[in-house]
Amino acid sequence: MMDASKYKVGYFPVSKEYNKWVEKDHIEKAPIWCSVDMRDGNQSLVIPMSLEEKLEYYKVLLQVGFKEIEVGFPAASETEYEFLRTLIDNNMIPEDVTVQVLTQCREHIIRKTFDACKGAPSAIIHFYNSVSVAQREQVFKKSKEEIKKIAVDGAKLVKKLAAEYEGNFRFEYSPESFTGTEPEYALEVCNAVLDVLEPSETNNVIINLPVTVEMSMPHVYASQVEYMSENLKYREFVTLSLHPHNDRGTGVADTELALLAGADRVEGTLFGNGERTGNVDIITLAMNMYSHGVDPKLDFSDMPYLVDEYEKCTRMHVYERAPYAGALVFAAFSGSHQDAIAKGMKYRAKNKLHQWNVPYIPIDPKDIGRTYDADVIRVNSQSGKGGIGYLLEQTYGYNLPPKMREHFSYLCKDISDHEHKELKPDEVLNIFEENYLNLTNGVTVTDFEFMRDKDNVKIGITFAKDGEETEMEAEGNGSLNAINNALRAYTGAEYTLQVFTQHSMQGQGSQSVAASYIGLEKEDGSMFWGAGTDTDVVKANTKALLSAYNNMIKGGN
Ligand SMILES: CC(=O)SCCNC(=O)CCNC(=O)[C@H](O)C(C)(C)COP(=O)(O)OP(=O)(O)OC[C@H]1O[C@@H](n2cnc3c(N)ncnc32)[C@H](O)[C@@H]1OP(=O)(O)O
Ligand SMILES: CC(C)C(=O)C(=O)O
Repeated sequence: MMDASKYKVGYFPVSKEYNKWVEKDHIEKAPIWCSVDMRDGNQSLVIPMSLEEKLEYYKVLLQVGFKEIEVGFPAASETEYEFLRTLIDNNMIPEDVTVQVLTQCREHIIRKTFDACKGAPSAIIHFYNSVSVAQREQVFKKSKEEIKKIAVDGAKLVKKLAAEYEGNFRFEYSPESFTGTEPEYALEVCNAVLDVLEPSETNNVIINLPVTVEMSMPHVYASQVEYMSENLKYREFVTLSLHPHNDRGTGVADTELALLAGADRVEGTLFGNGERTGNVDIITLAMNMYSHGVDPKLDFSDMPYLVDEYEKCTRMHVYERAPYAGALVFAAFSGSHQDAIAKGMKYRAKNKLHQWNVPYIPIDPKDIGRTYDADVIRVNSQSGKGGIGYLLEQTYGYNLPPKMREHFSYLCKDISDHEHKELKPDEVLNIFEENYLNLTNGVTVTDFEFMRDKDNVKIGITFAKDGEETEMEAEGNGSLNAINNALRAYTGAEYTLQVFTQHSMQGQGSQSVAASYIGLEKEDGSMFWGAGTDTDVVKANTKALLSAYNNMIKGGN
């Protein structure tokens, strides 16, 4: 049995005056991004990345456009240490990029970190200690003063070593487990650290407020961040950074609200990899801004490539429904969604719209390297005529009349339902071809000739069935009418030619091909459909008519 009494609120809301962020309704500019894929992401992997994998992943992060990258925890392992040395010794840190490393506030670990970073053209030394109630009581078993001293001593040592070691260093401090800490105490520790580091115009210090474990709803964190932003000393020389995790599934919301609350910088990972439920997903954050017209200053124009690289290097899998990046996030299987999307896409093309507002598709899939054909309209038993018809038209050029679309869509849905599978576009085409197009499984025409007589058309036509040919003559007010009259006379069938449409299909070789669609209605109201294609319009009509008739005599598709 679950027992909720085992749990209580373990976080510390700030006074209600710190809620000015509520008045803002969108993020106006991209924050400073810092990727922590290669540290927080890496430390949470079943098998942390090898040196080669880290090098490959580092290049991907540079391609995306990160200017700050936490590349590792050099004191953790030989691989982590060597990775730093490889970057520095081989001049692999571009001029506009700063690498960042993490260290505990323990002397030998800080020293090892500086050894790894020696000679770095630009590096952030990120030191942390946990300040939360739970960790003070259970892990460190120390008083508030003693915990503050760990941070202050850490700050003194990194400052000293930065002056002694060759290299260009900045500092970042994280009151780890900030979300389980009394905000007044977190502020006291951060200000004590800042007093040691003495931020200035030339010495900008990063204070990072981690949601080490997500404990509250996002608005509580936002107000805590606003409180810190307003009360931190040296604020103009401090970059206020966020580092949300996702335990309650609201890491993105935490970050967005905290940015409204005054934060300047975000640490996160691609696809939200990281401890437990992950770090905040930078792709979602950046693309959310993008979808509001804000340039995120990161390049996600080739998302499929990023997914491949990520899966290869981390051995993780991008969830099919991961925002923006998942395989299914632009896919619509369900009829009403497909119908609206198909109409929206047509409306967009017809009105030559620049602004994107297609129903159900929050951004243009093409912006991030996805396609409309393969990604958007997908066919299964939940699909409808709007979507299936659109797919057939967009992919293969067949624009069926509305009632025929409906008939065709039920055919596709039934097959998908009974075979219990998705139908790929080529399977949808096959169903169309096998059931409607140029059918010869019954009556065929082997020859015909027209003669014009004032308003009437006369036809001499040869029908064939089961190898037996029959010549007929008939007339009508047009060529199709004449052929139809000949067919009725030949077969004796009772029906009405109820629907006839036709269009040209471009792009099939050098000649334009005509596509015709015919619906025959029997007395009982049942409809039978056929389609015909030919470079000769009359032949296309004839094939459509015979296809519909052949469907009628076999009792339907
Ligand atoms: C929230 C985060 O993600 S923080 C980053 C976490 N990442 C990692 O830990 C990955 C890399 N870490 C490692 O490889 C190892 O932990 C190492 C090499 C850094 C240290 O390993 P070890 O020396 O074996 O120590 P371990 O990690 O178990 O630390 C435990 C000790 O460090 C203390 N400690 C832990 N964190 C800190 C800190 N930030 N500052 C000061 N002391 C700390 C603990 O209180 C404990 O002290 P004790 O020995 O008095 O009991
Ligand atoms: C070291 C800090 C920033 C951290 O990773 C966390 O608290 O999650």
